[in-house]
This record gives sequence, C-alpha cells and structure tokens, in this order.
Amino acid sequence: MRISLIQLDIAFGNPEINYATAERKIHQAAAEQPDCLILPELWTTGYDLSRLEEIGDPEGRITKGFISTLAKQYNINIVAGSVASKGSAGITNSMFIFSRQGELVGEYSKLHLFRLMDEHLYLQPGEAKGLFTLDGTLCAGLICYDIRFPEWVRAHTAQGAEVLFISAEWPLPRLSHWRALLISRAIENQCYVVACNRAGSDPTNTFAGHSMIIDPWGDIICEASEGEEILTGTLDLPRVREIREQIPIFSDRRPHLYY
Ligand SMILES: O=C(O)CCC(=O)C(=O)O
Repeated sequence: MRISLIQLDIAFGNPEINYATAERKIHQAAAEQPDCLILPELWTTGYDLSRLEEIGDPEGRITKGFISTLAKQYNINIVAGSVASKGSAGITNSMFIFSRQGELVGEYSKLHLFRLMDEHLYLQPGEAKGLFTLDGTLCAGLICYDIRFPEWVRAHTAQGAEVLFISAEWPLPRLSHWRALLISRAIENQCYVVACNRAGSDPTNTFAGHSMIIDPWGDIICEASEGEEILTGTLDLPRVREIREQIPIFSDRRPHLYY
C-alpha cells in the first residue's frame, strides 16, 4: 500500500481557501500514484472554534461530496483528515474515509477532546471506534490527542487493525511527544502508523509538521520536515503478520488483570 500524506498549512477559519488548497494538493499527490491519501485534522477551518457554528460543515455534507468526487476522479482511497461536522447533537471533529470508488467506508469522531485547546467548550466527543477496511486491510482512524490513550488505540488493534491513520494539528512545543507517542503506538501494537500533521501557524499555535510513516517494528519509513510537504511511502503489509508471529503479544496479553 503506497500512501501520500498531505502536510498542508491551513487558512484560519476560511473553508473556501482550504478546499481550493486541498484540491490542488490532492492533484499534486495523485501524480505519485498512491493507493491512499491522508489529510490533517480540522483542515477546512483550523482551530477557529468560536466560529464553528458559522463555518462548520452541516453533517459533513460539503466535505463528503468534495472528497468522494476526488477519490473517484483519481481512483485513490482518501482518509479525509477531519472536519467540524455540525449535527443536531452539536459539532464533532469527524474523519470521513472514502474508497477509490468514491464510497464512504468509514467515519470516526475524535473521542478525547483536548482541553488545552478548548475543544471541550465547542465540540462533542465521538462515541464509537474508527475501524474501516481499505483494499482488504483492516485499518483504524484516530485524531491527534487520541494517541495519548494507548488503551483506546489497543481497542482497535486487538480487533485486528493493521494500519493506524492519524490526523493531527499537533503543536511544535510538543514535537518530542508526537514522535515518541507515534513510535510507541507502532511498537506496542505491531502495526503501521501513518500520521499526518499540519504545517504553519494559527493565532495561538505553531504546528510541528513532521508527518511520518512508521513500520510495525517502530522504524520510521519516512518523515516530513516542519513546512508544507507531500510525503509518500510504501507499507509492506505482510510484515505486520510476521512481527506479530515473531513476538506474539496479542496472544500473550492477560487483559483480565489489567483493570
Ligand atoms: O496532546 C497534545 O499534546 C496535542 C493534542 C492536540 O493538539 C489536539 O488534540 O488537537
């Protein structure tokens, strides 16, 4: 599975500019002939949380139509980062996943809201796992702060997920945490980690970039710098099974003693 991570800067509170940028970048990334693309967290609005009632996407409909069309046009699976999706029960930070046929094959809303950036004041948390299948491989979607909750990540890999797709707006001052947490999630779950962060700044934060792909041994296959970049790497999927057989942590677990 060849994957391109679109590490872009986001125009604060300006979906019109952000859709145009995403379309241009997806066109550029398609030239690398990936099987799958991934975008960062809240890529249509950024963290303009106090204006989400005005600029959020009603039920994610605009984003779904936009991504479905591009997935079909380029014949590429797209993990569409996340967007602020406005529903009757409030606004969620939601990831939509489209197959290369343009069908919605998964949907996940960020489970853990990040108080340090006031998410709990404006957003509703998700209530369900982020499992989905792409080209026959079981995958899971997670959003930013979710990676600090290893038990939540494990809930997906214990069900067989082999690739974690993570979209983020991770700030620069905690770059060392981003790298260490992602490598740890890959080693302890013996899975691929595909993590797409944003570049640039908003009125309160500068973001870390450093999107990366990590293999199930914990080795970094490729890593972006801090700025805008399209990063492409290839997953050797049989390696997940090989490593899970070599060190069989999933059958050696004793979860009845863990809580
Ligand atoms: O956990 C962190 O340090 C960053 C989390 C974050 O920025 C987010 O969830 O948006």
